[in-house]
Amino acid sequence: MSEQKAFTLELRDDHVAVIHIDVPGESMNTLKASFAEEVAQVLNQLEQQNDLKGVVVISDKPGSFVAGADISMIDACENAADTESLARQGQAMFDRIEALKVPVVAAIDGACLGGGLELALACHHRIATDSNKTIIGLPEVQLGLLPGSGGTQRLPRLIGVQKALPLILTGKQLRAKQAKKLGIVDDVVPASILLEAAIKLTLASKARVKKVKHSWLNKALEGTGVGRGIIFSKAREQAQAKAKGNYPALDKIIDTIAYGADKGFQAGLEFEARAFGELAMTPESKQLRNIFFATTAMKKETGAGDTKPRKVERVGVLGGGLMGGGIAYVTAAKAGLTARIKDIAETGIVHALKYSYDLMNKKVKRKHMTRTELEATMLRLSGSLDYSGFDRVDVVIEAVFEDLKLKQQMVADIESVASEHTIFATNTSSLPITKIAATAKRPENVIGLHYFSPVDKMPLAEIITHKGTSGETIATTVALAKKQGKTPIVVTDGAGFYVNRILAPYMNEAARLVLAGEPIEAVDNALVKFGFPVGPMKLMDEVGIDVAAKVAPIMADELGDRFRAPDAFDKLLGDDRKGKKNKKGFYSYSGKKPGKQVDDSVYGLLGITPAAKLGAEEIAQRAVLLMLNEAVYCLDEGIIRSPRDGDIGAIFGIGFPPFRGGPFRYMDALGIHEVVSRLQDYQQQHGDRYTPAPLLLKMVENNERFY
Ligand SMILES: C[C@H](O)CC(=O)SCCNC(=O)CCNC(=O)[C@H](O)C(C)(C)COP(=O)(O)OP(=O)(O)OC[C@H]1O[C@@H](n2cnc3c(N)ncnc32)[C@H](O)[C@@H]1OP(=O)(O)O
Repeated sequence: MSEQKAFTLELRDDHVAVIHIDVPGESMNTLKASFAEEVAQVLNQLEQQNDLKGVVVISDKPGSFVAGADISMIDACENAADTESLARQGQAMFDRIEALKVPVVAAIDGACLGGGLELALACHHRIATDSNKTIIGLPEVQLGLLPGSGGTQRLPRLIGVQKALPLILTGKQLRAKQAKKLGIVDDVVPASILLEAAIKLTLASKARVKKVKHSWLNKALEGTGVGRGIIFSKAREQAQAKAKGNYPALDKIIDTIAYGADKGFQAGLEFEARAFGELAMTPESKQLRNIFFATTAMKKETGAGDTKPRKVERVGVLGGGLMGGGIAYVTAAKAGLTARIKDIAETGIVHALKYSYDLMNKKVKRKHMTRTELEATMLRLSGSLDYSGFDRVDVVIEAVFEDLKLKQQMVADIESVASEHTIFATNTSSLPITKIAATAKRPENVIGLHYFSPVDKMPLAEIITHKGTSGETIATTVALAKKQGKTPIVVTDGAGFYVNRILAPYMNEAARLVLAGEPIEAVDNALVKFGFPVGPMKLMDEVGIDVAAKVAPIMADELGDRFRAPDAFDKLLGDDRKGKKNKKGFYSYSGKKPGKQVDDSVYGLLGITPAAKLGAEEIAQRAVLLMLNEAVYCLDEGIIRSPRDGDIGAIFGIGFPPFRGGPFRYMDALGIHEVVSRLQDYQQQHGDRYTPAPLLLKMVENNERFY
């Protein structure tokens, strides 16, 4: 019996050859080095056909063209030479496709990413389906890599350097229509006629690589060394401002495209393969690949072992405020479910409906969504001042004020109007789920579902169980959060749950540094340089100083003195400084650059004269070590289930630098011994809040790691 192949060739009567891609036994097509031989055979056969009129490359897996090179294969390489040779192998294969004497058309339905798009770019033309599953892009940068099989050379030549650079530098994934607008695909068609349309195109076109047609201005820019110099130096500046030198792939991408533009296509490919090999060996890429593996594994988990989730069709949302509006939006737009919003005031319902409408209207304007899709989504949203319709909802998500009595009342109300299976998920960020469930008739249905603001953008959801939450409730809530586009982590009940708990000591320490005289921007810049998206003082303004002031004593009472916040909230709130929401915080929200400049009057208010004494590294370590230590407490106490969940929670919930892999991967990289030694050092200098978590000491004794 012959072994099933990933690449097979069909020679049709109309003299068009179709290369079918179908990697056996896998849900997605990816490119592996082991396919080289069979691709070579297919190409040999094609090169020998005399009467060939055209070639179509298509996937036999609906909804998956090619999702790139196999990331596990890249991960398994032990040195730069091995990864470089993988890139070269891909380049050689694609060069042969491009060199075919007849027109070659890539027929794209589903993910066409990384090596998949590089394959399609080597074809003479591309045609894509209008399916939602069709996504087109070069996401290698998100793995700390660059496109290694011709992407850095072919995309700029097809659409121009200025359009290609941002796509490769961000890894942005495009819908078919956007790809057409940029000139990456020739046409967009329904999936049902994809093959037919591709055959038509191959018969009607030429075997010639398309090149970008420049306006005279772009010709002056991209067509001359001086012009390109301007483009690349601006790109370098922007990359440095954004990445603070933490992502080596960015500079390499710019260097590679620049080199190819100056020295020609072949030289560019050489440079690209070498850069790919080097980048694959960087610790940054290794950590980013770990995140890919972690999130892919998490997509399959139910959160409750073998327990199956119940089917969810209708969701009720209590409260139409900022969070409720966002939750209703992700339910209707992302999950495709109906969401019924209940509020005590009509204005609440109107706010929630308008919230969704405004978000989608922006998408329609940017052509990311059609008006019909907007209207269909709006039809899934409804509102009410009473519980009408709630007898049919499968899950209720509560987003009302942080008031225990009110939330317990909501549980009682839902238990009386909804079915015995209806899940009550509370979006509390500070109240214990155990207390909310304490008065419930069916506590097994009560669970926490903590979203982060803004709900439509933040990727994490914390799912909080109390002792009595049933497996079915957990599995159903996890499945719902995933449908809403979230990456959920299941945590157990406790003050701050996981994310806010590790955030609190970090924020407190930043405030302490400021109170000791470090300038606010020095503290924020140090942590941005470390890799966080915003600094802690800026974050405090975003979250609300009043909110932080309310939560801080609760955390300290529940978790002990290491959570005690420095004494400054009274002065700040006495001056009505709540942060961005009332345009009065650590930063100034008036003037030309609102939110960008520190409001110096805050120093006088706090009675300090700022004077920088510490270096950026010292500042970052002071705050970050407390976050790391707290993450270890959370693991030891069973708040999180694994270091992996702790890493993903911190990266997706707080923006812990992805290239460091998350708190646990970072500690492994530093060495547990080193983490303990730094903590003990600070413990002596700054006090007991730095006492290493007992688990860390045990790990040092046993010479253990988290992974
Ligand atoms: C030389 C080149 O330039 C280098 C490269 O091409 S590097 C690779 C670039 N490509 C990427 O980064 C894309 C990575 N993949 C994805 O983003 C997402 O998987 C996707 C958007 C394609 C699909 O997402 P989704 O529908 O949620 O499916 P998801 O569960 O993630 O993936 C389905 C399966 O495909 C696998 N898969 C997808 N892309 C993969 C890849 N590039 N390598 C290895 N496995 C991959 C997943 O591991 C998973 O396998 P499993 O079912 O055995 O666990």
